[in-house]
Amino acid sequence: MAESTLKQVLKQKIEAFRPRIQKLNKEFGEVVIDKVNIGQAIGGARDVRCLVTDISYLDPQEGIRFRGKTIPETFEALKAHVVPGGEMPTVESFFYFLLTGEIPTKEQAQEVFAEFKKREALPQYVIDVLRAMPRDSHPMAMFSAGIVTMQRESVFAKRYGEGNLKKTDMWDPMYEDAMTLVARLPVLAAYIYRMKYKGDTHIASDASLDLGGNFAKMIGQVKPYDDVARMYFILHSDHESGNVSAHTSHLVASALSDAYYSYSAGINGLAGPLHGLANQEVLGWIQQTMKKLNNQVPSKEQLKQFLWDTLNSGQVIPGYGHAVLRKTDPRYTAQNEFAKKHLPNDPLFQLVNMIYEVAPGVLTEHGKTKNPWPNVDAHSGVIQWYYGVREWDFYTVLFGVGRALGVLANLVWDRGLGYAIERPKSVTTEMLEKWAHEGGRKI
Ligand SMILES: CC(=O)SCCNC(=O)CCNC(=O)[C@H](O)C(C)(C)COP(=O)(O)OP(=O)(O)OC[C@H]1O[C@@H](n2cnc3c(N)ncnc32)[C@H](O)[C@@H]1OP(=O)(O)O
Ligand SMILES: O=C([O-])CC(=O)C(=O)O
Repeated sequence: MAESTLKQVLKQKIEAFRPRIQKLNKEFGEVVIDKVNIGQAIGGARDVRCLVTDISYLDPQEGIRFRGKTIPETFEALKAHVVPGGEMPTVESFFYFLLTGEIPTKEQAQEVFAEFKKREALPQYVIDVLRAMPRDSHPMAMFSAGIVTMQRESVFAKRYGEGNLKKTDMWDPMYEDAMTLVARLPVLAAYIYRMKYKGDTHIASDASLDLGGNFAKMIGQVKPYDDVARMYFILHSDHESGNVSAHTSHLVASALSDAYYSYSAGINGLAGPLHGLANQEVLGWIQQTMKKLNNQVPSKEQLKQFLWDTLNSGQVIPGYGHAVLRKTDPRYTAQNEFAKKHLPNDPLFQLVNMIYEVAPGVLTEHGKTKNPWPNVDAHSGVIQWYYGVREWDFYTVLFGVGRALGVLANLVWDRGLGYAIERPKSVTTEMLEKWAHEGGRKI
């Protein structure tokens, strides 16, 4: 197979970057960059600096930067890749940017488009597996199963099994698997959507459409939903390495499991209500709130009461709080700006804005959460609902199509830079008690 420009660029970049990691590891491996306390060992390793990625970085105040660019800067930099008549750049151009850190030319983005088209067909055996699952299976279970079912096609697993794959060459078959997975995920997601919710009628992939536009068409949507899909996939792509879906995928891949095993595992983590599933939970919570008022938008006072009722029953307010962020998530803001333009009078959108006015105060008064501001999940469902994608248990699958871009770009680089198998050390409670008593572990 002739090598694509993306692959050549990536090869040069990985080879040029590798010595930096080798030097750091060899010459500065003992340099201390963090310390770990008992609270962190018990509390989910919060803030422990022990993962490395150059694809995105999350600042607690500012939010995410992709390859050093904020969300508005990313959209601005990819302006030349906006689809005619739309507002959002193609996912193809963004994926090139995530993988290489460079803004692609029109030709380079076109090449990614062509690569995806070559690889996107969903094998019949995947469809057979999906159809054999109980139809009321959660779409995330179907999505995860669909991904792991394709493992038999892994180029990485095949090349590794041949017994002569050098460590420095491992990124190459990982790249092949990543490209195939990214290309197929929208088709897999659309198949699940139409099978579960649209009477099992399906819409064929359109060879002329980019990934976002094609996904919109395959689920039965029209413009401007194609831009919603592009925006959604780009915004959800990456959130540095420590979040559950990215970290799980990285961890599994660190055992040299291939991209299919690794991303299927990541999807299982994304399906948790404290992570990606929160966007489904937000819509559920909003609908429940409206139902109590015979579908009327609540007043601020009523909303405040509903928020307290939720907290007092021991539940979290979905879409609010974050493990790292300490301000409003810029992914929330980006979606809010889109909604202001396209659905300013939508009652649910107005309710989301009202929650934004009320919830931070309630959460602050409640006094537990370190961050009373909204995250990405507080907004995404409302836009989907407005455009008619109302099956909210599907929303996390959309997240999963987007998250693949960041996770798989990371896995290619993980292999390129030869990151080790991940294996932190555990201790016993008795040890913690001893060290607590002694004022720390003697090192
Ligand atoms: C794409 C994403 O994954 S974004 C996150 C999506 N998840 C949600 O929106 C679910 C709601 N939010 C949460 O549950 C949390 O804020 C998380 C899981 C996102 C982060 O968790 P943490 O880093 O542990 O948050 P934090 O340190 O602020 O938690 C301290 C306390 O505040 C509580 N808290 C945090 N956020 C909320 C919230 N939205 N509603 C109520 N209580 C909250 C925690 O449950 C915890 O309580 P505890 O001491 O009784 O266990
Ligand atoms: O960063 C996190 O922990 C959760 C999150 O917002 C994401 O993964 O997008």
